[in-house]
Amino acid sequence: MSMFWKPGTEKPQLLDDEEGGVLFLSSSQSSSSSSRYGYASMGKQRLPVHKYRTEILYLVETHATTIIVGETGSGKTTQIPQYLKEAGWADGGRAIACTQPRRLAVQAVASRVAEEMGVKLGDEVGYTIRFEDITNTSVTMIKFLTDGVLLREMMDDPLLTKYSVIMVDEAHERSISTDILLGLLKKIQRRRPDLRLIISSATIDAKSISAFFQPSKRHRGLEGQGLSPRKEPAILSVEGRGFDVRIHYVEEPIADYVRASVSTVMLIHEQEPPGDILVFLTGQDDIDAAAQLITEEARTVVKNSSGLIVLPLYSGISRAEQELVFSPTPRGKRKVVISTNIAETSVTLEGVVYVVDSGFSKQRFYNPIPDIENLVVAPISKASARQRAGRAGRVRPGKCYRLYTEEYFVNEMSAEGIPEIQRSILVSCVIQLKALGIDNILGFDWPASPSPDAMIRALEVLYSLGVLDSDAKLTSPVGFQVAEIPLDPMVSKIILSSNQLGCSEEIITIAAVLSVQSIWFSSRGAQKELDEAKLRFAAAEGDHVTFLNVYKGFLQSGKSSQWCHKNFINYQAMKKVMEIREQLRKTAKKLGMVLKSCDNDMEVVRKAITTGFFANACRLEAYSHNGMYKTLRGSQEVFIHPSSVLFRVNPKWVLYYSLVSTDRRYMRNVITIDPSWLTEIAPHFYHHQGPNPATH
Ligand SMILES: Nc1ncnc2c1ncn2[C@@H]1O[C@H](COP(=O)(O)OP(=O)(O)OP(=O)(O)O)[C@@H](O)[C@H]1O
Repeated sequence: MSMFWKPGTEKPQLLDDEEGGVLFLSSSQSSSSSSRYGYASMGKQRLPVHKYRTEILYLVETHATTIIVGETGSGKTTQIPQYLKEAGWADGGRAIACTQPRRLAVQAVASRVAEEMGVKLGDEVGYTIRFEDITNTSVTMIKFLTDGVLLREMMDDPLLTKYSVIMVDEAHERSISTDILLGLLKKIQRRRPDLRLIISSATIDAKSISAFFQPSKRHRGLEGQGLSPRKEPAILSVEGRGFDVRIHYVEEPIADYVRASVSTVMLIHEQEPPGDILVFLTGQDDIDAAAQLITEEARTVVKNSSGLIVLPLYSGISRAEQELVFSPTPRGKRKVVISTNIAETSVTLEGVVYVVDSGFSKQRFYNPIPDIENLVVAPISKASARQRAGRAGRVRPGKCYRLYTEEYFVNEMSAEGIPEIQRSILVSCVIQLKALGIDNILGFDWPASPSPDAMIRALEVLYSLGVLDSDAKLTSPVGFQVAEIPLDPMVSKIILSSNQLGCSEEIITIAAVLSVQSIWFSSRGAQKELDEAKLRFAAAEGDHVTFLNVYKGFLQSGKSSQWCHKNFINYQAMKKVMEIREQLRKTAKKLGMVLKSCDNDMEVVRKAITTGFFANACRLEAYSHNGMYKTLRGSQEVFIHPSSVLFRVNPKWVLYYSLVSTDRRYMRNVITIDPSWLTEIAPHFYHHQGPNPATH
């Protein structure tokens, strides 16, 4: 594929500037002593944020909320928590929290800050993500965590009393958890005048966040009394950035962004000086495809192919693969990291000089009326594009190749993405708020209001699960217990039911497997071998029971990595399953469950699954020759996904775990059921709300 590149219109980047051009023209900072890459990582004092240290500390001291906007790489995430600690905000047993929307960023920045401070990760500096807590309550002063984990902490400590300052970083991402957190923190502030909030990002609309945190008339008037800070939020712009990032656009729109990104990587490899390449694609499929094409091209076309190390980066990869991405590039080699948007914010990959931005990411879109959530490949926003470009230029000057035209960037790309809360299923969000005592969810002070239809849908689902009562309050004990388990409420519900049905060991294993991306090792070109390996474990009852067979085999092999390799099973994913399983067993015991195995009685296992997923029941269409099912609720046409062991088997009655839409709506992770279970387990749902399976 031949592509023509055009440098962006050169002009210094201002904070609100949405033009193309050289991003962030600066600065005297690009001359420094030598390092592995010929440029040293900037000393802490040389980061743009350093000049603002006193001002930041003053604003935090005197304002309840401080909004800090500073270019990518200016030092917000790694430096501000350290300034706060040095200024005494972590004295007296208190801690400073810094939230991130993504687990990868939490781990990466915590490691970096611990390294800068010369402390062991997990002591003064630690992190917590779901199922992984690397902190020590008595000594951790700076804690990085996902915004979702901070919400969970509120269930035990609603006013978050152990934190003196909470920094909500990368707030522009507007994940569901960030939005809930912002609403709740605003409430907490009224009860805790000593708490300080920092909202930070490179690409946030500071004015609208500031408007959200303006005190209402009712709560004004307390300022200046005693030690109360000012309630009006302060806004600080951190000017300047590390190194130049030169932006290039394609001259003409391109048709195939995977092939175009491969050509761009090869072009950089042939023509540009040393430096790693970070490519942003959308998901595992196109990342694997691009990795394969780059490896092939490097072998056949480029003479110095031995210099390329191609590494994928998406949420399902193993810890070992993740470590390779962050480890230094061997001398004489060039790493090509091909990533989803998990590396879009906060992350510094030290060797990266070149960024290739496809202009797309996978995004959720939920439509509450047919109740369908689609994961679709959609254009990114300008804010994302700027974050992606900002992954270059962190330790030396860089270049960003955008696989879209400058005209498109300037005139058509939206400034910011749609907040996740306005395009997702809200079941987990509703139960969390309920567990925190927020009863009037529609009246909650949202930074962006979710759709009432999606809310109602979520309330209906929770009511049908027996988690909420007819007054929309959490039921006792089921509702409170479901809220306590850090999983999707439907999965939490099946764990609870397994207690009565005597199959909790099996259901906890299934829940752990459903929490990892995939336990199968998918490798391009080896689909046939993978399918054959699956057949060795395939159970006629479906995927969940197949997972149990894999788990049993793994234990019998002595948890062997060779066994996994031979059977196309992802060893790292299985290790994660073991870890999650242990965590879930602890939670279950805390809830008073007695863990029991049903010894191969797969009927009770399927019944337990039905107690959470009865709403996902489907029936094979009577005269369907192409495997078409219809959902009992809503009569949607759905098909069994080719990755399921029931693909082409097409049993009459099934339940699915999730739906994905591509050319068709596919059910993933499917089990067979007996339709009489539906009226037995969920009579309220099938007698009053939906079609009665008995009449089919
Ligand atoms: N792991 C690392 N290795 C080398 N340098 C790093 C690392 N992490 C951070 N840095 C240096 O510190 C700088 C500031 O990083 P930091 O994450 O604090 O910036 P930021 O303003 O929060 O950026 P962003 O908005 O992109 O998250 C980087 O540009 C880089 O120079």
